[in-house]
Amino acid sequence: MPNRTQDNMLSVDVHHQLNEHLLLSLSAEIPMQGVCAIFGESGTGKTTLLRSVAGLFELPDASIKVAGEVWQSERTFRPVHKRSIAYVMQEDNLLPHLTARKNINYALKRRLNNFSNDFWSLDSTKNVIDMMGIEHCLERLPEQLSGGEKQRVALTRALLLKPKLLLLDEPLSALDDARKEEILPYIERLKLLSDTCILYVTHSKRELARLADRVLMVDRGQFTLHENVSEALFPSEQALTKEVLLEARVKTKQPEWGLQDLAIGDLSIRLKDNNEPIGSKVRLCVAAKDVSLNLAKPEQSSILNLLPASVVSLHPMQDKFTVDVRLDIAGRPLWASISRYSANEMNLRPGLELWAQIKAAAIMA
Ligand SMILES: Nc1ncnc2c1ncn2[C@@H]1O[C@H](COP(=O)(O)OP(=O)(O)OP(=O)(O)O)[C@@H](O)[C@H]1O
Repeated sequence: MPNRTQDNMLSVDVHHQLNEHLLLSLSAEIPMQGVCAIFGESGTGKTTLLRSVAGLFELPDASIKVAGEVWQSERTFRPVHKRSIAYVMQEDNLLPHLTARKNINYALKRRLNNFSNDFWSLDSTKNVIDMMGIEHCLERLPEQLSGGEKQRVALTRALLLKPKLLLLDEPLSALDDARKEEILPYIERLKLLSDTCILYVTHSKRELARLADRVLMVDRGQFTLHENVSEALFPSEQALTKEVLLEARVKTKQPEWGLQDLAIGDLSIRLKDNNEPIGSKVRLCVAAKDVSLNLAKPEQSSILNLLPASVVSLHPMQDKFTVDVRLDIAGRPLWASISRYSANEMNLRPGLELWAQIKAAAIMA
């Protein structure tokens, strides 16, 4: 784990009654590496927090320190143009009368000397443009771009500023599901290949599961930092939807089948290839309803994703006909939801060793 000093932390201390309904309260030291998601219901203060960090809104009595620099304190308020940030919103990030290339150049011209010492060279500009896959549309006006392309141009521009903080406020929420799928890998790449710290506001568990290294969960203005994303998302065994997140690493690819093999510790699982690079970390979200159980290992070779498991506990459901089974696979939790009849037939009991089959379609990488 990297050394945590004031030089690589974002410290925020806020305790402010924003309006009659909302007390914003946050006191956290957030490591400035990777993606910190800000996750919670609508109207709970996520955007207000992001705007305050950006200097677009002054939260009274807040203290904000970024990598050792005081951006806000009792006596100081550093204006927005002197903060090393880039901000990407849901939509309308681009100047409508400029082409994508000119939008990027315009922002680069306006970058501040105190943003960063080592701005990227022209070569690196090309690298970022390639990485975000926008070369083909650089001469188009924003109105001639798809929603996904517009956001990729906005992300490119933001990234080229090489800010200390990249603030993304639900950057995918204006896109339909297909466009979201198209753009998520670019954000993953951005996270892998740049050392900028990203604050990422989202409502989506899926985006959170895919992108976040840590999460600020907010409930009616109360923010809590969680370093373990899986536990934050699925906090207790009592959760209504028995889902788990499994951390995995991409091992190998079978391009001829569009599949990839992922390692979960010593175990292996085969899934649809979403173009994550070999070696990268992904999270798999597995719901109890998508796990079935077998006492013996089925011989059919067509069955994918059979993992050795042991039963930890049985939880009869209210409908009386379903049992949720908590399993252990190589030290990790997994849930299976099966009929009480099957549980009875299989004589399921704590400690029993069996095989859990995860249906590939149920896995969100
Ligand atoms: N300056 C302000 N003064 C008083 N109330 C405000 C101010 N700014 C925002 N609010 C209110 O605070 C609440 C939180 O707003 P905010 O935009 O931060 O929520 P959010 O969690 O980002 O919501 P969403 O997910 O819907 O974007 C809203 O009810 C908003 O109307």
